Amino acid sequence: MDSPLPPRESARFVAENSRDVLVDLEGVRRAAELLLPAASAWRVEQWKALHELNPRGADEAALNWVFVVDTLNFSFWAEHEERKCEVRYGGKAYTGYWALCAAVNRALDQGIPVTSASYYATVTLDQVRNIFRSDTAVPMPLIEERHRVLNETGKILLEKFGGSFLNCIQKSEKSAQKLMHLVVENFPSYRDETQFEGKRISFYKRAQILVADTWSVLEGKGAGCFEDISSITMFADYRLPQILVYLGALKYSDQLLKKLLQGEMLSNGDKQEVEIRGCSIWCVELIRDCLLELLEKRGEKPQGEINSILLDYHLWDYARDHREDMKGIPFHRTRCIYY
Ligand SMILES: Nc1nc2c(c(CN[C@H]3C=C[C@H](O)[C@@H]3O)cn2[C@@H]2O[C@H](COP(=O)(O)O)[C@@H](O)[C@H]2O)c(=O)[nH]1
Repeated sequence: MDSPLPPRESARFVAENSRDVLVDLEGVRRAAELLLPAASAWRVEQWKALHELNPRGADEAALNWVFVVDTLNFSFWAEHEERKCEVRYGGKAYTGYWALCAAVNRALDQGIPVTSASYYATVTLDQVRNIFRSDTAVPMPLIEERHRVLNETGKILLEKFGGSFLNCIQKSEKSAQKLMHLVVENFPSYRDETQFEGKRISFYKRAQILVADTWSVLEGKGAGCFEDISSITMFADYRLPQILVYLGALKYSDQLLKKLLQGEMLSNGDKQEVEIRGCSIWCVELIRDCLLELLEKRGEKPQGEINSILLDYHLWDYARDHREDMKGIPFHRTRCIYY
């Protein structure tokens, strides 16, 4: 089968042919202006300090942590907002993506080598249920799929990369694109691809965030000094579209908005789901371009890279911190292993 359009080109194609989702250029400019004051200070070195659950090191253990977390980095949204999976760790209760990280750290503290491929290649479903157990009555979604993906991914990492994600990184020869393709070609659960208007397209959300988190944990140094890191796009999850609509940079048709407000689910690959994801990626690309333009106009030189990764991370954190303000804006409900 011919290879799909890469994520950035896929996003442009979807945005140009989208019917229920629109990138609003006025909203794009407003979002860029909102982010501008913080943007010039963005630096990849900040990533670890951003969150207490992120690995502190930049060694093989930290890379294996990132690999297993991003292998499971999908579908945390709860059927009912008030009844969520929660993991208590270090005296705090975590939900969503952070519940996953807290569960991994809790297991490691209990001596369970959950980040070692030799362990998760043959981990049982019962063990996975225990590792990712919730401290509420609501379990983490898709626990059976998480078990299947762990076994599949662990076996491949052992067979093809000696059980260490660092070997996979070294094979990429400091190219972000090469690492993304190595991951997608070797690990089936990362193949986030679909069909749109007769074209095969890709978003590769988990493969791209894996490259981004690798770059971040290595602070852009050594094996993580990817010369093409700025070619990685934003990660098409279910939170970023929500914040982009909240900021007015993305607009939904009345019909789609009504559907989402009613909590209707969209299947992975549905036309409207693809339009939401593709337009979100394209929207962030335009916000990034606008940010660079505004900085240029002000004659300001940013301290670090202004790329879609750091823009995504900050928008994602902004969404987490403004959960209450965004209550009226629905996120799209798709249950799948890709995001
Ligand atoms: N676009 C984008 N999507 C991201 C992330 C992250 C966490 N990563 C960074 C965060 C801190 C560290 O700096 C990590 O690097 C998780 N997700 C996605 O969100 C969803 C979970 O949402 P909630 O249910 O609210 O926890 C789910 O699809 C998950 O896959 C990101 O950064 N960008």
